[in-house]
Amino acid sequence: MALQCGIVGLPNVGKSTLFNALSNAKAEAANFPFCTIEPNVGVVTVPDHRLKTLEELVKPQKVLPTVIEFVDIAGLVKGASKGEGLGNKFLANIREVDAIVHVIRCFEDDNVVHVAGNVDPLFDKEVIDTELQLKDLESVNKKIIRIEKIAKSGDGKAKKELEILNKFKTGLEEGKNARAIDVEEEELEAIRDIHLLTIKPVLYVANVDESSIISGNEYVEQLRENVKSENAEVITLCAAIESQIAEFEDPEEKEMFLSEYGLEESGLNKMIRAGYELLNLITYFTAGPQEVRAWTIKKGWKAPAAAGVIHTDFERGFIKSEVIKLSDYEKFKTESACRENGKIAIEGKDYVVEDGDIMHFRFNV
Ligand SMILES: Nc1ncnc2c1ncn2[C@@H]1O[C@H](COP(=O)(O)OP(=O)(O)OP(=O)(O)O)[C@@H](O)[C@H]1O
Repeated sequence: MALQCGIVGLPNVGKSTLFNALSNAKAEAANFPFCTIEPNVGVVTVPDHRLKTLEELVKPQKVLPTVIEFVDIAGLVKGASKGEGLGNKFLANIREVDAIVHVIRCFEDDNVVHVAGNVDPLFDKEVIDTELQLKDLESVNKKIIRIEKIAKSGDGKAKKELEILNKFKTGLEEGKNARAIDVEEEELEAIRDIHLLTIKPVLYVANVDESSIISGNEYVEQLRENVKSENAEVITLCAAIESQIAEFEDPEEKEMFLSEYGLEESGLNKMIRAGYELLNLITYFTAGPQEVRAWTIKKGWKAPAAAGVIHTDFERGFIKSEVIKLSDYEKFKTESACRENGKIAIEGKDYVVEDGDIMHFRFNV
């Protein structure tokens, strides 16, 4: 399941610096170093302190963290929705990703030219939003033309769909992103087939100068205020510092460097984790003497689907699963002690897997 976060932003805001930092980051658990699949696509491990806990308890031969992919999507200029510059390619790339990481320049540096002449995060955001909204409006209008014909013939379902489409049309025309338009969950069905760009979940990365990493600055505040209606998260980091942090191989040296900036963890780690959450993903673990491994599933998945991530046979022949909560594992230290203390639950096909569950599947094919 290669879910992807696309990194977007205006030219010169720090996208490449961030992407390069990701590709240079010495992975926490060296088994899965970042690898660049294509020049602009990279796989990165998701930092998870629970793996360390399990490793210490289980002492496996290897530890395998879970991964997500980041794509550096360059090429947005004003007019992209009309195909200017690399516009069409840019939009096609965004359509393919599952979530968007929108990097916004919140640092001042006279040596780095700003496309609009001065640092203005809301302007930056608006340029990108507008291009994406225009493209979405095009998609909505196309569908409206199609559905109008059916609605005119008296089709009730089409009439309802038309109403919903018009809600999106109005919202987009008002300069709202589709994700900020107030509709009921079931109404989203009407636009599912047109894959709107501005409905994808988004994470804003405020790229600040090194003195503002902890305290933030007025630009970050403006941004936070502005994205409230979208219910989106804003992460503050300094891409220039992140690229230095990423170079450290020795964890102690890295920690020292971080503490000089008053940081507990790198901004990249925060960004990777936020990206993971943005994709609505959770992790369950398998733990045995050979390996401790993190597996990625979507929130709300039931045990058979979760088992299917390991192998399709597990899903096909699913019988039941044994589930240990991590807190119990930490308390009782071993699987057998958990068993003796009645802390292994036997769950069937309807069990909804929770983040952090330690699972063991029984299957028969
Ligand atoms: N937080 C920061 N503080 C100071 N300088 C920064 C910061 N982040 C990035 N820079 C600098 O800004 C410049 C532009 O960064 P970068 O090339 O990563 O932008 P970009 O968004 O990838 O641009 P493009 O889309 O044009 O490739 C670089 O010189 C980089 O070192």
